[in-house]
Amino acid sequence: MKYISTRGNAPVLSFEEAMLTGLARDGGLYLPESIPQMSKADIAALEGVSYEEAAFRVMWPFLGGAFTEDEFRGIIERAYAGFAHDARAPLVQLGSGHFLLELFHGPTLAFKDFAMQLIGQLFEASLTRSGNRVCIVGATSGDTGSAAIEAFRGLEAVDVFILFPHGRVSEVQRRQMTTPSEDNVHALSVTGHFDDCQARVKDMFNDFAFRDAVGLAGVNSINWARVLAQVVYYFTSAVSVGAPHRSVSFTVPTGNFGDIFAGYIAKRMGLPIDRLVVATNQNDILHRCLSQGDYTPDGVIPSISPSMDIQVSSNFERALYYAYGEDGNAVGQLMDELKAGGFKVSQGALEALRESFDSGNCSEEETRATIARLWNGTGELLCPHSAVGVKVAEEHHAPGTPMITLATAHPAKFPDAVEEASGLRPPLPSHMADLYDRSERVTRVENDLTAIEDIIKDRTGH
Ligand SMILES: Cc1ncc(COP(=O)(O)O)c(C=O)c1O
Ligand SMILES: N[C@@H](CCOP(=O)(O)O)C(=O)O
Repeated sequence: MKYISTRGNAPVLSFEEAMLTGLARDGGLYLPESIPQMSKADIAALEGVSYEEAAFRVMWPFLGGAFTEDEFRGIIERAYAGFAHDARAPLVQLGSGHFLLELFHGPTLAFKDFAMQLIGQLFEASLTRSGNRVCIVGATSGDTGSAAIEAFRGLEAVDVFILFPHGRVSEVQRRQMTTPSEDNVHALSVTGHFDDCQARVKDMFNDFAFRDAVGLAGVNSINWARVLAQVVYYFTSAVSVGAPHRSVSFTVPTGNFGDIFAGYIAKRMGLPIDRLVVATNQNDILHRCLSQGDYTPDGVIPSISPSMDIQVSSNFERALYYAYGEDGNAVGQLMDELKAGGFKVSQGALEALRESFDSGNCSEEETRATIARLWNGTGELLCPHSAVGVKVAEEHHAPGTPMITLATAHPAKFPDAVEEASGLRPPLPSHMADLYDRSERVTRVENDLTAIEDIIKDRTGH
């Protein structure tokens, strides 16, 4: 199994190389050169197996022999051992044919743990084998950063630097990033918004002298292994509601397009997914693009679902790659246009996207109303991101096809917004009960590439 760049101009890599490389050297994102297929019988056989066994069966064909079967099984076991729910990703029924996939039972209470706990183990196994050291730099709107720090803190061969937008993450998210005491963890609070943080991370990857000197690695969904780990729960949840004998639809609270893109990969592997519904908050560039074909960012507006306050949606590039018939040059041109302000999707590519994706948006008021309605009506307390998903799912739910909405974070990560909407302040689980008493360690930095690179070089001795 080989991995190629969405822009068609970077070295072809193995799974392990792509995982450790992060952004391709032509600025693109790595994808498998072909997508392994699961037959109807393979999918049906997932019924009743453990999450870990399903994870092994779904991901193994993508690894191309990077690890032995026993090594990979051990990696998966360790990755999910710390989850607070035996099912790992339990499914709860919300209404007739509408299900909620709870993805927040990992150690940092967001869906990011599914991938980050796994790649923490993959990195450790790979770096122990090679004796190499890496410097992970990540951008976060709140959840990726806390999950990455949890997965990599204290690891001998790794430094982890996380850039988050100053004042634009919830207090719980910030404290999850600033309170770990391990020396290899560095939280950087950047003036600006998430798109600025992500742009600086990509700038660092495109600064080859810096990249090679510090041994840069990425754990944002730039990293293919992040996306791959998220494919698994599409299979487990779909099988629980009747796949492969019936089609299933998913609604996904969306920002950087990594999670829903994992669903698209599941569909291409053979899972009978009818619709993949992109649910956005008021930062609805993806909804506007899928409805009108125009991708022109017009500024990020802070919302009560801050992890989705994103306008430059990194993984949309991967979807465009397929929509443009796997033409790397066309994708490269679109990304150049985006740097200059925005781009228009061709009619053919828009039709290709619409074969799989629908979209909808949700205002702040609608988000609060959905949290209140679900709490009062079903007893399910949603985080604001999941509420965006539920509201959009209800608008797209076709009778006869089960709809699964992804619940991407625990409500306790956003206590102010949830309390305002529902009247209930969700408590933190016991392993985080003293979060507000722990001391914080954070570096304030301007949105300036040189300033950020200097901090990283200084702290890593380069
Ligand atoms: C809680 C939550 N929901 C939804 C999203 C959006 O996911 P994605 O960026 O994969 O589209 C994020 C951020 O990634 C998140 O942290
Ligand atoms: N919402 C994310 C943004 C980064 O997304 P990623 O999937 O590319 O890491 C966050 O919480 O940081």
